[in-house]
Amino acid sequence: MPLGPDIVERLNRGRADLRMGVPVVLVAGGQGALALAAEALTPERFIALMTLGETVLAITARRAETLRARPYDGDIARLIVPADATPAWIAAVADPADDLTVPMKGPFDCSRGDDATLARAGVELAKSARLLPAALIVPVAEPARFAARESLTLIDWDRAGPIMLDTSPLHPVVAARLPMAAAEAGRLHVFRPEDGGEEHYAIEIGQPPRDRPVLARLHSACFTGDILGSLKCDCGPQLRAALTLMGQKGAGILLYLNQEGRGIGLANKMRAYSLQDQGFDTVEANHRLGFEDDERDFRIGAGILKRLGFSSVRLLTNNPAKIRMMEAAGIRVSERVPLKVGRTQHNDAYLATKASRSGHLL
Ligand SMILES: Nc1nc2c(ncn2[C@@H]2O[C@H](COP(=O)(O)OP(=O)(O)OP(=O)(O)O)[C@@H](O)[C@H]2O)c(=O)[nH]1
Ligand SMILES: [Zn+2]
Repeated sequence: MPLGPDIVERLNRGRADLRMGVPVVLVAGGQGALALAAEALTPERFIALMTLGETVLAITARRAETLRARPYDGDIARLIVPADATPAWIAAVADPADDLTVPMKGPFDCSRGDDATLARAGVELAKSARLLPAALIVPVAEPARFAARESLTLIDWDRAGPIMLDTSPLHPVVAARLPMAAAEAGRLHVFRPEDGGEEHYAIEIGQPPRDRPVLARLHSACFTGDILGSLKCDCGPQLRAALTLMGQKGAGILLYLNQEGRGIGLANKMRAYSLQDQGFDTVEANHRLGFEDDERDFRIGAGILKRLGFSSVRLLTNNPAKIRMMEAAGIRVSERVPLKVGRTQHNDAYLATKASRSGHLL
């Protein structure tokens, strides 16, 4: 059995490299390119990259919309990096933090024609590493030799691309008794994905029968709300109310999914909060950063429920999209149980936005 990394392991190594500011070499359709996350760029690497050839900064169409750049490639745009560009230029394009103080960025010269697969791959990989969705891309000849010479991770995107579309299989690691204030008969299960990504947790309360719909909550991690008691959202009160209800009923299952910030990670969520302080709502802030409204993958939740033996749920939620996604992933939602707690003067507008723009039921 070979000891070296397989394609899934290479992908995850690539994510770690991007987070450290190390480039990766991507190959697809016989072409090769170096990809570097814009957010983690150092001045030294920038100089080294620019000497290799024509560099583009690949961003999402969402970010391009704010910058008034042309997304010729549909979901992404490839901005040609001018010869006199600096790392500060890259940062200003990738990060919307100073959009309002420096409103006229550009005009941008965008690449069109030829294949955008590797640029798209760079953006996808940066995003999945919970970085800003922006990557510097420069073509390299003989990519395998280049990667070996520079000790860089080489990723065959023809094989990795389809893997990125799937959720990584999750495996149970351990489960143990966990008495909680809300429910003494608690049990915490830890699930670990094969791709080295975030672990997710299931908190089982009582011994819910597997052949009947279980009272369930799919909770997305919210460090600010769950732990710090932030008044900007309703997550903390929802978490506690769900556990309390399950404790009172004597049975239930709460999935704690590590998809902070609707899947964009805490750093990006805080960037979104900063934009919200500049007057943008929660959806606009995500778009200006280059993300979609909601980047979560609810197939993970459905997968854990199935692993635990459940096939139908009474789902505690106000979000109709969660119900649709559960059903699409093969979990029957026999009933929606509303979960309306934690409204404050600070999150009133946030909850109203979720209702008007994301279809949440108030
Ligand atoms: N990107 C972003 N994420 C946010 C913001 N406010 C809260 N979140 C995240 O949103 C998620 C909240 O998820 P849930 O509690 O499942 O809420 P929901 O999808 O509205 O659905 P229900 O609560 O089930 O009705 C958490 O991951 C929070 O970290 C924000 O302004 N921007
Ligand atoms: Zn929250």
